[in-house]
This record gives sequence, C-alpha cells and structure tokens, in this order.
Amino acid sequence: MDLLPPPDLDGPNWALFLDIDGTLVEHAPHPDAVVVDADLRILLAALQERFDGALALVTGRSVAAADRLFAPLELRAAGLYGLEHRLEPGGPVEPAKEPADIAALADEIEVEFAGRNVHVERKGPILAIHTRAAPDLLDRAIQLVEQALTRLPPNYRLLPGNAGVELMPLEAVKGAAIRRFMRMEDFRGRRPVFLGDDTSDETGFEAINEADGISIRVKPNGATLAGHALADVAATLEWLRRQRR
Ligand SMILES: O=P(O)(O)OC[C@H]1O[C@H](O[C@H]2O[C@H](CO)[C@@H](O)[C@H](O)[C@H]2O)[C@H](O)[C@@H](O)[C@@H]1O
Ligand SMILES: [Mg+2]
Repeated sequence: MDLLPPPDLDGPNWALFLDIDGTLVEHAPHPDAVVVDADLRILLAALQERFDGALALVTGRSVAAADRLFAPLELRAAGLYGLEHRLEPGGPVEPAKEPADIAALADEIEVEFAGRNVHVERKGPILAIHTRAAPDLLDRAIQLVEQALTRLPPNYRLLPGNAGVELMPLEAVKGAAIRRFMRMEDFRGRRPVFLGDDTSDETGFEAINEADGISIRVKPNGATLAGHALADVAATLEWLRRQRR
C-alpha cells in the first residue's frame, strides 16, 4: 500500500523527533563526509522554538557526532539508538554504559578490511561496519559480525543497516528513547511525530503509533510500521520548513 504524505501540524501541541542520516541529510560515502548547511541549522533552531523545546534528535550516531554536524546547536538528543541522552538543550550528555569490550573485535575486522574502502566506526558499546563505498563487501561484513556476536555477551545483537551492519546491545532501541522523552514535562501531553528512514527507526514508529502520533518513513522501500511517507530528504526538508509557521 502506498503511504500518503503526512498532514501539516496545526497548533503548538506537537513533539518532534528526528532521525539524522537519510532523513535530514543525504547519505555520503563516509559518516564524516555528510554536509549540513546553514539553512538546516536555522530550520532546526526555528522548529525547536516553534514546538516550545519539544524536539529531539533520535539517532544511531553518538550525541557528540550529532553535535559536530549541527554546531553550534546542542539539541536534545538520544544518541547510539537511545543508549545515551541529552535531556535538555545544551545540557550534559548521559553516557552509555559499555557492557562489553569490543575494541579487539573492531581491530580484527579493521585488519580484514584494510585498504578496501570499508569504514569501521567505533561508537563505545556499538560497532558499525560501513560498506557504502564497497557494496560487494557487505556480505563479508555481515559474516564477520555474526562471528563476532558469538564472542559477545548474550545481550548483543546484529542490526543490518543502510549499506552496512552494526553490532549493539539489545537495549539500543529508538522507541524506548522516544518514550523516555515523552515522559518529560516539556513533552508530556503533546502528540509525537517521528521521521526516520531505516530499519532501526521502526521501533520509533511503533512508539509513535502507540501514542496516537504521526509516524513518517522517509524513502520507504518495503514494509514499515509508519503511517505516512515522504519521498526523500528534499521532500522531508520541504515538509519540515512548512511546519515552522
Ligand atoms: O539513525 P541515523 O541518524 O540515521 O544514523 C544511522 C547511522 O548513520 C551514519 O551512517 C549512515 O550514514 C553515513 C553517512 O551518510 C553512511 O556513510 C553510512 O553508510 C550510513 O550507515 C552513522 O555513521 C552511524 O553511526 C549511524 O548509526
Ligand atoms: Mg537514518
């Protein structure tokens, strides 16, 4: 079934949750190659004001990595799929616990892919293997991560993502992060809206649907729990600009 675009958000009583990569910014061959322009920073600052502060990034990146993208903004954020949080704009970041030492696994995987355009991103308790610049190596990356999983505590899982694969603790779940924000004073009583583009965003859509909110999948390419869709990053930014009023 083709999903319709989301309606415009009338009135102030909304809480906005935003994924970053593939939603607010186009994908790039390397995580550090993503470009954020001044217009996007201005848009996010305006949306934060428009929704009385009830806005948060909900991302697989660390909060520090999100901050680097959007500096000088320090938005409310759930980083590492909800393992770390900044609950107040400009406030301190609650760090993630590190349930396992994955440095040795990261070293081994890096050696295997040395010189082959695969990026191993170390994110504390999460390890991401990016094969966007070497798509033919995705299967091998998944194989290595499956093997690595057998050497980790049982609370680790594998998440196939957008041109890569990640190894992460089970409690790294975007839906839980959204529910946590929705219990905070600035968010409580509002209708939540979440925009995301990837499998890891599906638990976010679930949380939004439970709360009678608006769930929006960007660039849908298969089954999704989202109730609405936007074609791509450009359509997403255009829709967000309209909500600034
Ligand atoms: O939850 P998100 O905000 O969408 O973050 C998901 C992951 O995004 C980044 O990786 C992805 O984007 C990169 C830049 O476009 C791309 O090179 C890579 O192939 C994508 O997987 C980020 O590096 C990860 O840490 C996030 O988990
Ligand atoms: Mg994304």
